[in-house]
Amino acid sequence: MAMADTPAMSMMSTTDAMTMQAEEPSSMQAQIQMSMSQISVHEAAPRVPSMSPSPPPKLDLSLYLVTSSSLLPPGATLESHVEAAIKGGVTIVQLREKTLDTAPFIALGKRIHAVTQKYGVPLLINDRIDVAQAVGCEGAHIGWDDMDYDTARSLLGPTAIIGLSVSNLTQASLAASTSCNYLGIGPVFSTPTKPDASAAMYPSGVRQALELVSSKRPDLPSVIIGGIDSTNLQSVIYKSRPVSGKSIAGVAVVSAIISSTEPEIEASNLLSLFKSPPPWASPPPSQTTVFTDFYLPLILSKVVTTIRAIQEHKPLVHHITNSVVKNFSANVTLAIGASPIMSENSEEVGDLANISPHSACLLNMGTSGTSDRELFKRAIRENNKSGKAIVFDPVGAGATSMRRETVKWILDEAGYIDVIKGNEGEIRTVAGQGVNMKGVDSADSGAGGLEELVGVVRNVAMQERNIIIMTGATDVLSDGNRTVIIRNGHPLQSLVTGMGCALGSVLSAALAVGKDDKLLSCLAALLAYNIAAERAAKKEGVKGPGGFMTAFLDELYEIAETSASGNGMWTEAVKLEFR
Ligand SMILES: Cc1ncc(COP(=O)(O)OP(=O)(O)O)c(N)n1
Ligand SMILES: Cc1nc(C(=O)O)sc1CCOP(=O)(O)O
Repeated sequence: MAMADTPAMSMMSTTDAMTMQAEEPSSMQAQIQMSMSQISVHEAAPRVPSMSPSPPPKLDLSLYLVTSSSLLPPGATLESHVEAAIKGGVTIVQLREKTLDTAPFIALGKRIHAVTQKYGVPLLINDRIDVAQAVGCEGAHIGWDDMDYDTARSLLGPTAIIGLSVSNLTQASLAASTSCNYLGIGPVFSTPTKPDASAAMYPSGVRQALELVSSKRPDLPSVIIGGIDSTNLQSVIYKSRPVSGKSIAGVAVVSAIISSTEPEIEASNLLSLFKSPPPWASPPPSQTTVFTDFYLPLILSKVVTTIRAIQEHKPLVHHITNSVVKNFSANVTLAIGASPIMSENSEEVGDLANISPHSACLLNMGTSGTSDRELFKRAIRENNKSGKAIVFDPVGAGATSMRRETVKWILDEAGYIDVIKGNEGEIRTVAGQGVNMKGVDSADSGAGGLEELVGVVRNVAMQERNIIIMTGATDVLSDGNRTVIIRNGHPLQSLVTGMGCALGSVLSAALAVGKDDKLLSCLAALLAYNIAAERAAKKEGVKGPGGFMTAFLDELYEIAETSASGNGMWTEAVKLEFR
C-alpha cells in the first residue's frame, strides 16, 4: 500500500496515542495484559500476588527471530526450532507465515506461544491483528500494506507491543510520530526471504533513518532487518551508528536462524556478536581527541614508535593488488621492515588473515574486474573477523561505471574498511560526487581549495566511520574528528608507477602493528613515505624518476632502520597542520 493509503498513521500524534492508551481495556486487551504480565526477561523473578499490576517488562529486542516455516531444514518443526533459538538467546519472536490460512495460523500461533511463554519471551504476529487477538499473544508487527497503526492499536490495546516497518525516511518520520513500540528498519540488504521488499537501505540509509527517528522520538527503539547474518552483523551495526542519537536496539533475522541446522548455536553466536564490540573498533585514542601543535612532540614520538614496531614485528601485508605495481610494492614493504605476500586466491584469504597476530590486508582495485568481488568480500570479512586492518585503494574509482559500482558495493555491502586511500578524484567518487576521471590520474579539480577538500575527507570519514586519506601535492588525513594536513613529499613521486599504490603497503604495515590509534599509525606511514621521497630527491646523482625510485627505497629503509634504534631525527622534516 502506498504512503497515501495510510492517512491514519500520518494524522495520529503521540498525544492521541497516549490518550488512547489510557482508555478502558477491552476483554482482548485484558487478555493481552495478562499474557504480558506472564512475561519476564529470561530469569523469572518470584511472582508475588499484588493488588497493583506489575509494569510490563522492558522490551528486549537484541535478537529478534522472525519465522518462516518454509525455510526450515528438512525434518525440523517450528516449535522445536523456536525453542532452540530462544535457548540460544533469541529475545523476541515474530510469527510470520505468509501462506497459512487463518485457522492453521491461529493453531500454530497458539503452539508457538506456549513455547515462548515458557521462556518469558514475547510473541508477535506478522500482519494479522485478528490472529494476534485469537492467539492472545503480546502484540503484532505491521507494515505499510497492513492494517493502519491506529486501528491496530485500538484493537490490541495500550499494552500490546506493536512494531512498524520502515523502508525509507518518509516512513521513518511517520512511524516515529505514532506511539508504536519499536521500528523494524530494512531491508538493509536485498534478501531472497522477502523478494517484494523495497530497495536495500544499506548501513548509510539505516543511519539516516535512525538520526531522523532520534530527533522525533528519542525513546523509540529500532531493529534492523534484511540480509543480516553472522558475517555482516557487526559491520552493519558499526557503520549504521548515528553521529548523534541512539544506535539500533537489536537485529531481526529470518534465514540466519530458521534455515540453520543448529539454531541454538546460531542464535547464541548472533547474540554475542551483537553484544560485543567489533574486533576492528579502536579503543578511544589514548592521547587526545583533538590535535593541536601542543601535542606535536607526543604525536611525533608515536610516529617513530610505530615505524619501530614495524621493524620489531615484521608484520605480514597481504596484497591483493594490481599487476603493474606488485614488484615495487613488495620492495617498499620490505624496505619499511614488513613482509609482503601477493595472493589473489580466495581459498587462502582466511589463513592469511589469521597467520600472524600482526598482519593487514591491502585491497587495490587497480586492474580488477567484477569477477573479483567474491575475493574482495571474502578478504574483507575474514580480516574483519580477526580484527585485522583492511586498507582499500580505489584506484581509478571514477574512471568507469564498473569501478564506480565496485566501490559502492564494497562500501555498502562487503564489510568494514579501516582506511580508504586515494587521490582527489577517487575520494570524491567514494563520497558519491560524480567525477569524470581520465584513466587513474587524479581529477585534480581542486575547485574549492584545500578547505573544501578537508571538508570532503572529514565527511567521508565520518560517514564511513573509518580513516580517509586524500593524496596529492598536499595530503589530507582524517578520522572524522581529527584532521591532519601533510605538506611533505616530492613532485617526482608522481612520475614513478606504483608510488601511490605502494603507500598502501606502508599504511597496511603501520596498521598491522598500531591498532590503538589508527589515525596516528596512518600518519606515521605517510610521514615516513613522504620524507623518504624528499630525502631521495635531494640525493646526489638523482636526476629523474629512475634514480629517484632507487634512492627512495634506500631512504625508506634508512628511516626504518634509524627508527628501530630509537632515532627519530628524520621527523624534524615534518610539515603538518591540524584542523
Ligand atoms: C522486525 C520486522 N521488521 C520489518 C518487517 C517487515 O514487515 P512488513 O513490512 O509487514 O513485510 P512482511 O513481513 O509482511 O513481508 C517484519 N516483518 N519484521
Ligand atoms: C521479513 C522481512 N522484512 C524485511 C523488511 O525489509 O522489512 S526484510 C525481511 C526478511 C528478512 O529475512 P532474512 O533475515 O532471511 O534476510
